[in-house]
Amino acid sequence: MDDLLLNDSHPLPAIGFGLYKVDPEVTEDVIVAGVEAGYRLVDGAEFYHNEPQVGAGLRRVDRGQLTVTSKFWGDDEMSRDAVMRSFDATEKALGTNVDVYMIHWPRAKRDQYVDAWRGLIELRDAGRVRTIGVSNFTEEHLRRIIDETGVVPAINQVESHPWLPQHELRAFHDANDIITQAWSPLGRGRLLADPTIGQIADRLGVSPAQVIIRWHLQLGGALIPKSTNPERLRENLDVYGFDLTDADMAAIARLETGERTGTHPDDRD
Ligand SMILES: NC(=O)C1=CN([C@@H]2O[C@H](COP(=O)(O)OP(=O)(O)OC[C@H]3O[C@@H](n4cnc5c(N)ncnc54)[C@H](OP(=O)(O)O)[C@@H]3O)[C@@H](O)[C@H]2O)C=CC1
Ligand SMILES: O=C(O)C(=O)[C@@H](O)[C@H](O)C(=O)CO
Repeated sequence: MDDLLLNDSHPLPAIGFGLYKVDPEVTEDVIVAGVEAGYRLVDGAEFYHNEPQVGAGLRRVDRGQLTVTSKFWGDDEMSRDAVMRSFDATEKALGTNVDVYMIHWPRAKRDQYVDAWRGLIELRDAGRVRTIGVSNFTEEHLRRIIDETGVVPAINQVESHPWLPQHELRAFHDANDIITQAWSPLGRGRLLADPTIGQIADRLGVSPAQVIIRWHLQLGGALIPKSTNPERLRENLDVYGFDLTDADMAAIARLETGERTGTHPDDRD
């Protein structure tokens, strides 16, 4: 699997696996299955309510080769102190360090995300976390944290899939050395039934999920598809033996509708 280079000079595995809605009962085994399949990045969050079980899984694998992500939820408060409290709780729940920490949502109506970002910078400067990023930030939010702190996030994790390719935001990321990491990269599974994707998959002898994952890679971004099924976890990594043609990329580009499968950043406060 390829790595992307972050603006803090650390590598980021292009494909990780997501843990939203992974039942705590199965989380430990999913972590082990994911690592056995070859993943080197685990995308977690305080909000997923499975961090103790993620930690239990991490204790059964070679933790050293993995990038572990978590995210600050901030629904009570988005202050620097709230960041510290959440980070402490996440580290305790995981029983290991966090490699990548992100602000989960800007919650812009509260006008506190710059304070929260200062908290993440403090964690990084204290050596408690290697890489800091954000999630669900628009260009406006990104410009503001960069202007007010001088620190450019290494990653912006945003919803992206063929219905919502996020070309403008990706261009802003590229211009500012920010990695785009796609959440719900398969459109929460809904894009797998799309006929255009199906035709490309049939021609290439791969699965619809593999076509979509390959599309993300050929756009130059990172992604974190979720599966709790060991076979599908393996399938989602087995995407380096074929290429989409320019015509395939153009056909997938025509699927853009702007449809979201999750919340718009402006609608979560
Ligand atoms: N920062 C944020 O605000 C957000 C972050 N995320 C992150 O992104 C991750 C992925 O997003 P998510 O919403 O889970 O959606 P995905 O787009 O990754 O789709 C997941 C769905 O696709 C199915 N699936 C996965 N691989 C295959 C396959 N090869 N063949 C058939 N079906 C497949 C899964 O089922 P099954 O498990 O049965 O295989 C599941 O139903 C989350 O887990 C989370 O880590 C998600 C939302 C918001
Ligand atoms: O999965 C996550 O990381 C979330 O932030 C969820 O809130 C997700 O975005 C969602 O839309 C839940 O309805």
